[in-house]
Amino acid sequence: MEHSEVILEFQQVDKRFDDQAVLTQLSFSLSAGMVVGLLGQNGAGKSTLMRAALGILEIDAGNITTLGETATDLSIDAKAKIGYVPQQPFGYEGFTIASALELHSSFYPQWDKALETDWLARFGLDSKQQVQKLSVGQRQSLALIMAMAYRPQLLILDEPVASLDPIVRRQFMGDLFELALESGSAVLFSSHITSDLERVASHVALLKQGELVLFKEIDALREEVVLVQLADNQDLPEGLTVLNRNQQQVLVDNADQIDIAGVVNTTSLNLEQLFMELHR
Ligand SMILES: Nc1ncnc2c1ncn2[C@@H]1O[C@H](COP(=O)(O)OP(=O)(O)OP(=O)(O)O)[C@@H](O)[C@H]1O
Repeated sequence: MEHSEVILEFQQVDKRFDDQAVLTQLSFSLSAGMVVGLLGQNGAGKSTLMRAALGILEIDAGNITTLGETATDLSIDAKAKIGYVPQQPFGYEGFTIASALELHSSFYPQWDKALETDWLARFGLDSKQQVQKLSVGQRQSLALIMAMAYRPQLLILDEPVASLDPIVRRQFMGDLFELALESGSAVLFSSHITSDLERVASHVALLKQGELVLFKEIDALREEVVLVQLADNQDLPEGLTVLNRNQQQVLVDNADQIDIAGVVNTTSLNLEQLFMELHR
């Protein structure tokens, strides 16, 4: 996969709310074709990071470049190439699904009507239905269609699938990945469902109290991040990056860099186990 065109870049971003540091020296970037799953505890700063990328929120230090422009100063052109689903969508009360989509799509010249129809069917939405009568999951589905039927270059989804049932979720997540690859878009989504993230994301970004502790290709995770069990009085081999430590148990990064097999006892982890170990 080629990751050439940078679509979103954070450079040493700091954000505080009053006395609380919410993002600290945050740096990473997304290129076309990347689907980045953002993982972190409640309050870790995921929504803040996303809102900053959209320029909805001012940062205190550093730079955010979104589609080549400063995030807080996006042109109309750039905005039309971004899709965003906030954690709690949104309005359109008094509209039917069809009329809401008609109004919404009028803002986007690139709107793909066939894609809209296709996704309405997939989500099982009846376009004659009133928006205010939709369930939470159905609203979320509509918000997703509204954010992606114009094939945005950058798609930012804040827990987009939390209210979707497993069948719709599984299908949506797979399609999301495909659409991104096909359209040369980049996707940044947050989710607490690690199995989804493992299945569809190309990369994982792990946020802990506003700091990016890990940013990696999913495929590299298992080899590079492992749990080391040290024997009594045994030192940790040099060259490893310690992510968390509980007495003799050490969660380390860069395990592939040195030959630790036979030297220390290691366990490989899935994403959920890794998350638990990081926050122990
Ligand atoms: N407008 C605001 N004013 C003050 N503090 C805020 C504001 N928005 C967010 N915060 C604080 O910033 C921190 C990060 O919040 P954020 O919503 O980014 O977390 P999150 O990782 O998205 O959490 P969750 O998984 O619960 O959605 C929290 O401690 C929150 O209380």
